[in-house]
Amino acid sequence: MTQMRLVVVGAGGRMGRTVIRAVAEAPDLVLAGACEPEGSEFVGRDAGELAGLPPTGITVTDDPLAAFVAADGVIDFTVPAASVAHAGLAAQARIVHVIGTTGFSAEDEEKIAAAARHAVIVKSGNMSLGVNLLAALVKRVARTLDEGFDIEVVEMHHNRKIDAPSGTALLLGQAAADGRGVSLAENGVFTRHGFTGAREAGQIGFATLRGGTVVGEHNVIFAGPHERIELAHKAEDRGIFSRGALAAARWGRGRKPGLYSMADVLGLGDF
Ligand SMILES: NC(=O)C1=CN([C@@H]2O[C@H](COP(=O)(O)OP(=O)(O)OC[C@H]3O[C@@H](n4cnc5c(N)ncnc54)[C@H](OP(=O)(O)O)[C@@H]3O)[C@@H](O)[C@H]2O)C=CC1
Ligand SMILES: O=C(O)C1=N[C@H](C(=O)O)C[C@H](O)C1
Repeated sequence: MTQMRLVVVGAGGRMGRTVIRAVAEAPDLVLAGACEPEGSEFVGRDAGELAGLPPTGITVTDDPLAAFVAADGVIDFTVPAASVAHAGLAAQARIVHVIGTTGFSAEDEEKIAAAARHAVIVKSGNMSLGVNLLAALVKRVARTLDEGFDIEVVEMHHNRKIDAPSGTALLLGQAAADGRGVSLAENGVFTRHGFTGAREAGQIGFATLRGGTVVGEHNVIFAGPHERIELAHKAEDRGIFSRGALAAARWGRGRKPGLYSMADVLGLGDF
């Protein structure tokens, strides 16, 4: 098969630069475009140089559609409004859209699902193998234990992160809710402050920590009578996310339109 041509949007971001380096290392992939928003200081710069590599000949542009029509896929770690707009453009260009962005509203999710009627979209709050395996384990444990075990999801990230709780925490909370056969919207508790009263059975709690340069740490705690089970993942390098995103792009090539997850890519559906 010919090399897969990929566009990286958010090319100047922490993840954008990591993805550009990962594409440069993959013989079956080629960087076909790089985008940043209008007015960004990175527009007009060489994408390779942005990522600390030799020049690639790909100049960062603020015209995503022009980049998408000349590509097979787009890797998107940006912000929710941008990813929603990119989903429409990727559907127009009929290319695979891999979305790693987090912090979407329910309305954003609906727009992405609508775009997926015409395009292959792979979307996940965490692209790493480890976290998706963890989610499968959390679902299994939640299915096994009853409400006598309180579920709490604790996450810590670097001090530049702008959304909370993390997409991964939500993914893990959803896995716990699915395992228990309940709705996360109805049972999730996202803030506690002041005189809260005792914890209600069945709640799925979230706690958010921010500081320093932490790449991403997640703990799912099942706290029961006189015993506690803790399942954890610690990300040590953003390369785990870019590797997953590239695997998703390869997997999506030639597939029928739809909204897919990393569990689909990794074959974890029946785990
Ligand atoms: N699913 C996963 O596995 C992972 C998800 N993430 C998520 O990815 C997202 C990005 O994270 P991170 O790289 O750390 O954040 P950064 O802030 O470092 O990067 C975001 C980039 O997106 C750019 N951007 C904003 N709007 C547009 C647009 N319209 N078109 C093109 N680019 C745009 C920003 O440009 P500017 O600064 O000029 O506005 C910036 O360069 C977050 O939502 C994060 O939670 C992160 C890691 C892993
Ligand atoms: O913003 C980040 O950095 C990360 N975001 C994702 C999330 O919200 O879970 C994934 C990873 O933990 C890093």
